[in-house]
Amino acid sequence: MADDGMLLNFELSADAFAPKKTFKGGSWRDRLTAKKSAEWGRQKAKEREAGLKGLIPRFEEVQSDDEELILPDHQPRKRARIDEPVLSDPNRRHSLSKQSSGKDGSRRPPSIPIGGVVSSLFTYNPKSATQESKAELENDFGIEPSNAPLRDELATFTNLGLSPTLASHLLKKLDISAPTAIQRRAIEQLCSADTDAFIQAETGSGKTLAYLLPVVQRLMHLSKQMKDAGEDFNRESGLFAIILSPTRELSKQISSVLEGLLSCCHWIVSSIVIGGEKKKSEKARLRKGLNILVATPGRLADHLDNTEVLDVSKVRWLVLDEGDRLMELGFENDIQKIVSILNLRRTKAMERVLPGLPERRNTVLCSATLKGGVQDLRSMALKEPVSISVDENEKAEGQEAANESKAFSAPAQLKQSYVTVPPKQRLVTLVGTLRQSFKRKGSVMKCIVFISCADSVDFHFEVLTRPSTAPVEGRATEVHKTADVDLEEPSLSSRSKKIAQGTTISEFRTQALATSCSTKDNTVQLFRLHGSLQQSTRTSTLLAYTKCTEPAVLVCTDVASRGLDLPNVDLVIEYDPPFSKDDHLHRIGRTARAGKDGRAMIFLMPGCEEGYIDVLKEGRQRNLTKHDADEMLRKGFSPSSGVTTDRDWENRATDWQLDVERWTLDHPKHLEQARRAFQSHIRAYATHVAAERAVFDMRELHLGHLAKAFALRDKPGSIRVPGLRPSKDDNNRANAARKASAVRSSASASKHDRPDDDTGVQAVSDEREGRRKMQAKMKAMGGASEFNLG
Ligand SMILES: Nc1ncnc2c1ncn2[C@@H]1O[C@H](COP(=O)(O)OP(=O)(O)OP(=O)(O)O)[C@@H](O)[C@H]1O
Repeated sequence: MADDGMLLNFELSADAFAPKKTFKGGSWRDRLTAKKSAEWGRQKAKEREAGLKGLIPRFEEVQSDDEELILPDHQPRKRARIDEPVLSDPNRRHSLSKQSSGKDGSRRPPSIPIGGVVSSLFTYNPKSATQESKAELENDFGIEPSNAPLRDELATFTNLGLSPTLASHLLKKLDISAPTAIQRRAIEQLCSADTDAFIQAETGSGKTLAYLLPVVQRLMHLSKQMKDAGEDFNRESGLFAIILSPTRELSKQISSVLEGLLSCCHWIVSSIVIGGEKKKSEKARLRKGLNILVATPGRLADHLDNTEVLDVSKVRWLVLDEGDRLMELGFENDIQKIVSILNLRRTKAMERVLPGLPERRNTVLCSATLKGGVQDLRSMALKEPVSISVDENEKAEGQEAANESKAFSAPAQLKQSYVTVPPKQRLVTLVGTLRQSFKRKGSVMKCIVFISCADSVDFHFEVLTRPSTAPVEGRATEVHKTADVDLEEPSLSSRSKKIAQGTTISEFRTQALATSCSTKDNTVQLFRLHGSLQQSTRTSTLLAYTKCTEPAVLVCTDVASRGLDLPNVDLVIEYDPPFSKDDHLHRIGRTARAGKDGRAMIFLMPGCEEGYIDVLKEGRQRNLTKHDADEMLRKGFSPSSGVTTDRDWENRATDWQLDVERWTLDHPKHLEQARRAFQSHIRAYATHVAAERAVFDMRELHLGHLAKAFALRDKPGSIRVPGLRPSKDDNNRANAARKASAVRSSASASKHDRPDDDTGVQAVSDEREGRRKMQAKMKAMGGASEFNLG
């Protein structure tokens, strides 16, 4: 066919018209090799010429199985693509080029790292299937707090049988004027009758005082009777009550409430044995004598075996607080042992009638639910118990039916919401949510963010306290200003400066400025807490968080979900979903306590996780609100000036995310921490209770996208961080105890962060099942085996 002279619009490479080299001589094999080698050389030249200039990592360096890879059809090599929105959007180009400028303003290639894939936050995201239903947003006017003190004029402590001294002490020293519904029931019952009791009530309803007040009241009565009879009541009069709780934190909390009460009757002496200090000093305290003992089960069982001076022959009350947790943590055997020793050592002293005290030992069990082995505990430790709970008569008008009142549910006044967030946007949405929450000074003072495992807590702590100006090794200093967030660096010592600059990670640092969500006008402090920290660190961190007068965020595992009474928590964020519905209720129960307001928000991923919305709607929940990631990002990343182009917040969010990814890549320690957090997170995800596995389905996780929420650009299968974190107490005794506690707790379904046992060893207790599933999934991804949930 004749050439018609038209030049078609084909894009041709520079070497398209270069004469093709022919190879002569040698064998046909030699000629073929030479030809292939020349072809390879041409291909390389084409790649260089394609203007990639370092923007795109070489194939050998790319590790992703994402959909965000382009496979050029003319050759088999994979090549990573920078997502269109980053390069094609002029705003993004501008933003990238700004970031690529050194201090002197000279252009240099954007710091897209060798060895990873940069994907856009805003493409390829799954969409939420849940329709926003305004019907969900019910009018919350008129919702009565369900755990508040009673307003009935007749419901006074003195009317319930407490002495005027104790009642006025409650008012003057503890600012408590009226009992809550559960306190009314419990005081009525336990002050007069001598029976075992099972107390069940919602979070924040004052269960601690519900069992402490009758004990203190009756001991005060005894001491008065003794005084009238010319006898002294003092610490040597005998040990009358033992209170067991599952964790050291809780025991300390109970002990401090008790001491507060006893300050009006200083002759009644309490003490605490929870481990974490030398047994010798605990023994010395026991030797001095005491009337009320707060303890953890393992430590008490130990003392009953080894401390002769501990006389339990007069014990009239045994209180088992947080019964469900006691069972979950595998204290069944210890409790069984304690109960049988108390029975054995019951002597004539017990038979002597002491005025005002029960004639036989009364056991009181407190638990939010009857599930998780609490029934077993009830049958083992209680005899014909009376059930004490809040019944229908005490509920405000319009609340649920009687059968629901028995169910464990969230406080009625608690405002719950959920936000659907695609996996890639999780981290940046968390930051957006925190920024939004702390934007207005004073609107939120205390917030708790629940995360599934210790490694992930540590990673998020580092990310959220990362300095806004990060010197980068081997590069000019990169200045990243997050627009409306103008931070003042606090004065730092040289060591903490080093830590703040991201060159080192301190195992001991548990408080820092939350640079990611602080503003010039509202600085936010960040705290971290998990079971792998030293006991002393945990205690001081909780104290510092409680006493912090600035706005504060606590990122923690479920170690802080049960029983802890952290004052004035306004907002609870469940960044990682809870491992069971009960865990969820305990977590959100850290806010809206004793009739106060509170908000709780849970992050759910679009897809099967949205099935959890039905769980959120269960019980008396009425004011459930839906949010989406865009909304939180817009609120959190829009400049405070309000001068913004339509989707400026997308650029700001992307800038923030890219900056964190670079920071992670630039510091090997942070990279390892991020990878470890990712691995542990996935293993934890595999351990949801069986009933909820359809909602939190491992097979539905998009690991590549999820990696971005850990600032990682790796192919998930290549993420392998060997070994568990270094043990805090790496000696033989600790290892032996760890093994023992792992065996003890193997029956439990959800022990992701065993907060304590009496040896202080944080047990890596959970989930053979999770490990098995995770191993299968990671094998499919390329293999990784070691995690840490603690
Ligand atoms: N009658 C009362 N009036 C006002 N505040 C009270 C009253 N009783 C207890 N509180 C306060 O309520 C808060 C919650 O009490 P407590 O920790 O005993 O609740 P709880 O029912 O044990 O909660 P959880 O189930 O979460 O352990 C505490 O700060 C306590 O001081």
